[in-house]
Amino acid sequence: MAMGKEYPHKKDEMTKVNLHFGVACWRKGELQRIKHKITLPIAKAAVNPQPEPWPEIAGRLVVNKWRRDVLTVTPWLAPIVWAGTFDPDIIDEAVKHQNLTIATTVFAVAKYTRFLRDFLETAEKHYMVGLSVHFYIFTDQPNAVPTNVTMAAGRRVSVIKVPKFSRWQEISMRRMEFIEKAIEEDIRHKANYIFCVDVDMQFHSRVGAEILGRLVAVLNPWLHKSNRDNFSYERGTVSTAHIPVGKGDFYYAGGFFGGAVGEVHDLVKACRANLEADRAVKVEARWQEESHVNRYLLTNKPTKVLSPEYIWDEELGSGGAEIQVIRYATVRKNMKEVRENV
Ligand SMILES: CC(=O)N[C@H]1[C@@H](OP(=O)(O)OP(=O)(O)OC[C@H]2O[C@@H](n3ccc(=O)[nH]c3=O)[C@H](O)[C@@H]2O)O[C@H](CO)[C@H](O)[C@@H]1O
Ligand SMILES: [Mn+2]
Repeated sequence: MAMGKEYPHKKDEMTKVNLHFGVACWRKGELQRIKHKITLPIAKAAVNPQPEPWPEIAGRLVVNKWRRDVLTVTPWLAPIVWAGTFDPDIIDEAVKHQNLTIATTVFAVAKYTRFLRDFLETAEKHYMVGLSVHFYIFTDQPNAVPTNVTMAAGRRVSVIKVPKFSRWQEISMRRMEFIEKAIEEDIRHKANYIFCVDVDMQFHSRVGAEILGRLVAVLNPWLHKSNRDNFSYERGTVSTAHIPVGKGDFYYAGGFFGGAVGEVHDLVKACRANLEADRAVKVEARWQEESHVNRYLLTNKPTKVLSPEYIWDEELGSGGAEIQVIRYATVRKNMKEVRENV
């Protein structure tokens, strides 16, 4: 076949492949294998396929590049949200007319009140901008909640007083029961979605309506590349948070979960009950309520998973090439100084 005329590709789009094969035949009274090599012209695109650009919808590009370097869908077909997998403008346009209210709970107990100002100020810049957000601040010191942070229209803060427990682990775990109660008494009448986040964090970039879903969890930035058997699940069989080796999907962070109010109520209620069951037999799961959240999400699969962009830790530096943007990140803190116990 003459190249060029009959072949549909241009010359610079072509490359060559070598095919090696063996033929068995009788030679000198024994069966021998004769090696053959032939060289064939082939389109470069067939050897090294390039990703197709995303389609244009209504005249605009949906996403300018897609992600082939990371997992973008779970085995149960929930999206995993990374930069480049969504178009913020299309998402904002889609939710604009839905009149949504997003409750957001944050605990600032004992010395953690110091994180509130930066949390709120950066949230005003990057978190659910343009949407109604109702922050619920749970604290033992209502007077320490900054009152002069400028909030955009439709956004507000409520303060709920909670007791101070003596151990940081206890403060962290007990969040489940206070969130459960607040949903039952107030939030379920007022909000469509609820997100429950750590306070020792700052927003650095957009965290918007792309995170909305029925049950949403975030990949823990320390373990998102680990093998499931290295996940720091609770392995002791006495705890109700126990996940055996060989089981588990991802290791989710305790510092950011959420979803539709009813779904999150089910989650915090189940975790609160399991924390109480553990307390009754005097066990505490390895990572407190984070272990229980992971156990719950093994049975109740999240409908949307957020990449570690959404709960980064500055101790990990800027991350690998797959971390293209850091949206919400832990503030470096001196544990000895801020925690009640070490
Ligand atoms: C980013 C992330 O996924 N963090 C999780 C991780 O530890 P962290 O090391 O991030 O825990 P942490 O010290 O931030 O405590 C969790 C949260 O509890 C609150 N707090 C804690 C101590 C205190 O004295 N006052 C106070 O208000 C505060 O809202 C804080 O953000 O594991 C914890 C359980 O072991 C929790 O699941 C955290 O959510
Ligand atoms: Mn934290």
